[in-house]
Amino acid sequence: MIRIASLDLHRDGQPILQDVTARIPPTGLTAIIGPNGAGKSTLLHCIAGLLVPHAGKVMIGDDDIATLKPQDRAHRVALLTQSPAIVPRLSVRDLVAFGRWPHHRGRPKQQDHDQVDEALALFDLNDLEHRKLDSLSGGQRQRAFVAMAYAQSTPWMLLDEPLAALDPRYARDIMERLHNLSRPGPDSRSVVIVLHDLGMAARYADWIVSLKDGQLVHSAPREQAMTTENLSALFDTGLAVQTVGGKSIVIPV
Ligand SMILES: Nc1ncnc2c1ncn2[C@@H]1O[C@H](COP(=O)(O)OP(=O)(O)OP(=O)(O)O)[C@@H](O)[C@H]1O
Repeated sequence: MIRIASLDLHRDGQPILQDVTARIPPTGLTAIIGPNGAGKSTLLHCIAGLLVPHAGKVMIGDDDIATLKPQDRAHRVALLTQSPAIVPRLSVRDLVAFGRWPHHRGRPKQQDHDQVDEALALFDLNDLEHRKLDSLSGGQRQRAFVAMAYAQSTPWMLLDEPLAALDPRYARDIMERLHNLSRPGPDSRSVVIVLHDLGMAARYADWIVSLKDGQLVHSAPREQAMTTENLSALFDTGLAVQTVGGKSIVIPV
């Protein structure tokens, strides 16, 4: 379980997060949703321990993330940021292998190579593994970064807008895979995703954390948080949640 308690964070004198208290269950897929500028990425960085709030704390299990050493954090959470820096001449395989660094610190073992193979296969990157990052499309590169986060083998995967450059097939594909990974089981991962695509959130999220103007609106099961009334109020525009073929969809109205 992640417990976020009374987080306050300001920048240039402006409040960015205000008294945010929420929890994220360990099992399943959590979507962080809200309007542009609501503080979603900031919250994700606080959860990962990369931004230190001015007040409040984030507990991962029994540990305050702020008290963990960087190498211990790297075994607990993998964070994929919105615009990760790229080294253009790096191959896809080498990028994914970076995810293993906290485990081998420069001396990869067979187990590390196996994990890279698994990540490449899981995110459909086998055909691209020797391609350089600067030769890939935005969507292909994005999949490689998600695979890198996966290869880090942490119990928590935190992903900021991983669908941004993906076409509908790959967006759905990645969400299916992340959703499957987050099902209970021996290799289960807890997945937390900042998502703008409300249709994907409605379809795949189990839990919703919603923010508006730096404040928490909901930290609740998807069915409770993603209603027509709640989403329309959150985004200040008409949005309807409907059921088609047994699945939830969100449409502008
Ligand atoms: N480095 C920074 N310096 C000053 N203000 C910042 C900085 N980074 C973010 N902000 C501000 O903090 C607020 C929250 O930004 P954040 O990126 O967390 O929002 P978000 O909900 O993820 O937005 P989006 O949906 O547009 O990605 C915004 O008003 C933004 O302008």
